[in-house]
Amino acid sequence: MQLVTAAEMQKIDNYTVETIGMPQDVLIERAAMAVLDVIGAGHFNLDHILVLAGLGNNGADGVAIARLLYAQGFNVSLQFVGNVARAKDAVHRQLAIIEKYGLVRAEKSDFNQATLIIDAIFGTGLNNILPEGLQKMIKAANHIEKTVIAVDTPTGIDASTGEVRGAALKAHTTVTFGYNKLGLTQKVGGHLSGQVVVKDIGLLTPPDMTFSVPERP
Ligand SMILES: NC(=O)C1=CN([C@@H]2O[C@H](COP(=O)(O)OP(=O)(O)OC[C@H]3O[C@@H](n4cnc5c(N)ncnc54)[C@H](O)[C@@H]3O)[C@@H](O)[C@H]2O)[C@H](O)CC1
Ligand SMILES: [K+]
Repeated sequence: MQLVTAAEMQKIDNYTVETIGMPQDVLIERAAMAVLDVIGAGHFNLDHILVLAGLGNNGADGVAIARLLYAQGFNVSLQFVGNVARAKDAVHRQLAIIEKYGLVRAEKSDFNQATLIIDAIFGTGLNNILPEGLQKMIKAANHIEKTVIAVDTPTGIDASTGEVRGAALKAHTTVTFGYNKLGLTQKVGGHLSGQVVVKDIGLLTPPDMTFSVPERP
């Protein structure tokens, strides 16, 4: 299986969007649908699903996941981490859509009430130590041992190295897109990611792409 670093994944993402012309929102929708497939195929308690969303494209995936669940009639809460005013355009586009669906963002959520948490806070864009407030929140969430499905990577795990950036949200399952990430196979990331499921979302790899880690059988 081919493993990729965060930078390699970003190169593939950019190639698919900018050279091939696949709209970013199509990739986000497919990423969200892939996560719903995994939720549906597992034995998760779906009584109250809490989606935690960040301000980048990982968060945009999270908003789309919340919408798809809500449209299917699930009891879903969507909680943002960070100031939504500073979110990327893809998040704002998703927020405009959910408004029309009637899905209202939660201002504050009780983690204890959740039967399943979807972690869409940070993905491959993580590039620094997590803010202190988020580290505290993650440590508290780990403490109550809720079942977590991580979107692309568990928040706080460096997708390239598997190291923890201050704190990391322990996942039962990680649904990762296109290729498995090196950081989900080694160091803390190797066990904190839980079961890793790689899903095709229609990404195309540049023909001249070289990978830093050779493909493993
Ligand atoms: N790879 C793909 O083909 C696809 C990826 N998708 C999803 O998008 C994320 C990656 O999105 P990106 O916007 O690049 O990054 P993040 O959402 O992980 O992070 C957002 C943003 O936050 C800033 N940031 C990074 N680290 C920190 C920090 N420690 N503290 C504060 N702020 C931080 C930085 O500016 C980041 O850009 C990928 O994982 C997938 O889930 C697409 O949806 C589908 C295609
Ligand atoms: K995540």
